[in-house]
Amino acid sequence: MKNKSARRIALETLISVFKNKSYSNIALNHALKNSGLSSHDKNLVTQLVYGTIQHQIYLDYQIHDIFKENKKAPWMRPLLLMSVYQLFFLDRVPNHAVLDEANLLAKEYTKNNLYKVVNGVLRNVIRRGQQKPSSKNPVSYLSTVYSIPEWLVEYFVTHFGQEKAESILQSINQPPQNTIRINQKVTTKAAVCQWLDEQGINYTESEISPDSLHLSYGPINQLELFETGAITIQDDSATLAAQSLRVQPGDNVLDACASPGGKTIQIAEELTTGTVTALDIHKNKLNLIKDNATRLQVADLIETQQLDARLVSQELGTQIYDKILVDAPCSGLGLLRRKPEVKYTKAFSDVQKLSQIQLAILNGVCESLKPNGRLVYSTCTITDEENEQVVQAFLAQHPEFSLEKVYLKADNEAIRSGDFVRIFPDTYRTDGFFIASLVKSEGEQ
Ligand SMILES: C[S@@+](CC[C@H](N)C(=O)[O-])C[C@H]1O[C@@H](n2cnc3c(N)ncnc32)[C@H](O)[C@@H]1O
Repeated sequence: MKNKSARRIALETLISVFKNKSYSNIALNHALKNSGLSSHDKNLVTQLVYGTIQHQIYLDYQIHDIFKENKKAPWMRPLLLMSVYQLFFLDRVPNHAVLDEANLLAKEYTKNNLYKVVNGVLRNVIRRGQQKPSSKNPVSYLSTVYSIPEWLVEYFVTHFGQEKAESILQSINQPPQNTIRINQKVTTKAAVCQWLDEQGINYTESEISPDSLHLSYGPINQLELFETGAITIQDDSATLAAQSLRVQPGDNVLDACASPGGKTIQIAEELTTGTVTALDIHKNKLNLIKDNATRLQVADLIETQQLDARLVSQELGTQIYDKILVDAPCSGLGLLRRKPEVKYTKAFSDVQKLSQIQLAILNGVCESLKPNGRLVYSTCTITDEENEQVVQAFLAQHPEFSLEKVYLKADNEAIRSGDFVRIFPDTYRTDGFFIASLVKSEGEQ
């Protein structure tokens, strides 16, 4: 069978994200896995998929007056948006090539004349050039220019000020970095750097985590080092949560919201005689932890269990863990570069609902921590409601806990906010992230 072209794979992925509400990163991994594409073409697919979703509101604006969506042809809008993305955001693709490719793809999807609609719309877009939205209403202007829903623009401006908000908006439409974390149990940073040099893969050091590197190469999961478990894919901001637990080799650690296991594995890498118990509310997600732990050679240090973390002390008992990590379910607004579709599906009501669940999870696990134990709370979002406010509400209900300054392997004032770590996605082009570190007093129970 003839292999599909890069643009056909990108289009299929976009259709799946738009129509089936699939996560872009999962849909993309799935599409690329057995595609037979070269790494150059895989990079192109990745760029087309992320770029189109990232700029969706802006791209829709470019065709809103000349295209009416056809429910019977759900491939048309994604194809148009992907083509307009190439016209206005990718310098290296000439207009006629975008037009020819779009015609070919349209003919693969339809036997009738619908391809002419695609052709007509794109010719129109090319002829009139980029349409500037009106700046009369600043919120709606920023929303269209940066493809961010209006409520989120308003939230950013209100909470972080105009300048910071614009800097965040600008940065989250950049492609995400290709970041790896080195598995210290299997290899060393020097050995990984030497291997990358031999392969001609460029890399730079992370500014915030000594265990992380940013690679010039996209499909990291195709690298031999990935297959052997020497490296894993993890944003450098996300590595800081497990680092801040300061795990000792014999610790019993609870990872209360663990799947897919990025931080569980990081914790296990620090253990010799201890164990990490990894919970997730969804049973089917436990396999992801097991698969990742096997690849990274730490499966024997991890126990997985399906459990709602709100029921931990009730179900697992009190005072049993030396350290607990609550890497809570959250709105994911720090991950917009990696999961750009999240910005279109979340509303402020989600932020409020999630903050209640987050507090309930902290309440559910806290009795299971030993006196003097450490409880780290983290999220990959940047809303106060899910971060500082959850921690303050928890502390108000639990005088036996106190805040400590988050431990960082490589200290960096730019990501600290008082005792917390609070990383904005524009500071180092990492994911947005939040960490609080809490200690339980000795006198408790
Ligand atoms: C932010 S993700 C965790 C990411 C993970 N710590 C890692 O580093 O790979 C949050 C996880 O919490 C799980 N979850 C949501 N509600 C939960 C609950 N009440 N109890 C336990 N797990 C929950 C979700 O299924 C999801 O896998």
